[in-house]
Amino acid sequence: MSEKITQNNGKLNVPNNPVIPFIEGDGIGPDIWAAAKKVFDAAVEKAYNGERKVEWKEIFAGEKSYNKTGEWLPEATFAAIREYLVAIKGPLTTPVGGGIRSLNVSLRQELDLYTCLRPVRWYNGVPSPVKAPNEVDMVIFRENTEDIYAGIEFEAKSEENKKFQSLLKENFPDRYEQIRFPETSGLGIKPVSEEGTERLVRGAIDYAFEHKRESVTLVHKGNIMKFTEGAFRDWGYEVAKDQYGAKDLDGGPWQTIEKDGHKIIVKDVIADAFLQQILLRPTEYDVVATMNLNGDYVSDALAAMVGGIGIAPGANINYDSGLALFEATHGTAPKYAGMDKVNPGSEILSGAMMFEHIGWKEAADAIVRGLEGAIAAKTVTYDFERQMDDATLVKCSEFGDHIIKHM
Ligand SMILES: NC(=O)C1=CN([C@@H]2O[C@H](COP(=O)(O)OP(=O)(O)OC[C@H]3O[C@@H](n4cnc5c(N)ncnc54)[C@H](OP(=O)(O)O)[C@@H]3O)[C@@H](O)[C@H]2O)C=CC1
Ligand SMILES: O=C(O)CCC(=O)C(=O)O
Ligand SMILES: [Mg+2]
Repeated sequence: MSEKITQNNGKLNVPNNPVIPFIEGDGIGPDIWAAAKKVFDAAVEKAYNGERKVEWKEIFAGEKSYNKTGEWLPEATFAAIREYLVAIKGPLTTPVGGGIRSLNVSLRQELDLYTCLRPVRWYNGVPSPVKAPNEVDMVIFRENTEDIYAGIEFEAKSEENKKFQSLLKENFPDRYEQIRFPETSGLGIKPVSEEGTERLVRGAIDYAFEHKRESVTLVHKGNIMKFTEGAFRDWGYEVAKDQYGAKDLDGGPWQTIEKDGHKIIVKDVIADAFLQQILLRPTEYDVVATMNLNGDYVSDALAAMVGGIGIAPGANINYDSGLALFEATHGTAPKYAGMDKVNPGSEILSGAMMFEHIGWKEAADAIVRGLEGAIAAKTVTYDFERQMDDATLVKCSEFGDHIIKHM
């Protein structure tokens, strides 16, 4: 009999037949979801011989939802994720410029999934543009609810923009003077809070201790945006000091924290320097905590170093409520929609993260083993095949089948 996953005192209770809601997604979503679901079921069967089984429950968002219900993101979808606690999704389309706001961002904000967790590591044999992709092993904690993603924007020349500018002019004339072309400027607001920073950085430090990682790096552009990105850095260090008893390292600002014999360094770096250092000296970075927009850029850049966004997994998590929504890092790649072509690896590894999250480690291991086997056999999708010698090009669905074969 299928049951719900629940949480008591911060601990997940996972039945043997949990109901897990899924959103298929737009564009390449149906292709990668079909391949991924088959892999997930095979991994669970392989790991537990029929003792455990997921009951997948489809919930709707994006184009499929709109065509069915006239709504892009129905309330029932939020309600199901709240009810079942753990869910997984494919990518959803967001048009550039006017039109609907990002459904992905709405899900994260509405459910307060404040951490976007994106681990980045290299799998043996995956083609990479860098010399030593094996040196890349980072875990990104991207703040997921604040920053310019709050969506507080004023379109250039609109009545709202004029009203907002007159408020500025009246109350903050010096700031207003800094707008070079006020008549034609669009404006945006970037909220970054102490609470938002604190809960994200706490998650990153806890993760670093739990997984015996060496450092947590706060990535920011605080030299320019002093009261948002700079404050993120300062609040981050404060969390380490006030809540974990961090001590200054060589007079600060870097710090060390020791717990149960394990030591981590808490440090910071300015975002542009970080982006060049990950190419030159990736071993200097381990767990990374950063704001929403930086995290978006950083996660695609790091993914490229280890084989591309075709195998970059992720999760949106609220560590307090226990809500977790797993999803690939990439988008809907519309030009490949319905072609059974793209790499389902990101969605599949997001599923492995999900199994790990619910304590089904054997199923997660089976997925990773299968993926490594398929790559070692060089039976890969177009994104890898075009960069590998003597590889066999396979379709999205076939890659899933090869993963199952190698479990
Ligand atoms: N979380 C989400 O749901 C996200 C949604 N989006 C949305 O997706 C839409 C498209 O965005 P876009 O900027 O084109 O970014 P995409 O990530 O969808 O695609 C960009 C490129 O990345 C490569 N790529 C993406 N997915 C895969 C895959 N599974 N396997 C192999 N290669 C892949 C392809 O490269 P190549 O051309 O070299 O083959 C593709 O052209 C937008 O509406 C955007 O808002 C974007 C990001 C996240
Ligand atoms: O919601 C979107 O359209 C983009 C989201 C995105 O780029 C991401 O989550 O990395
Ligand atoms: Mg992105």
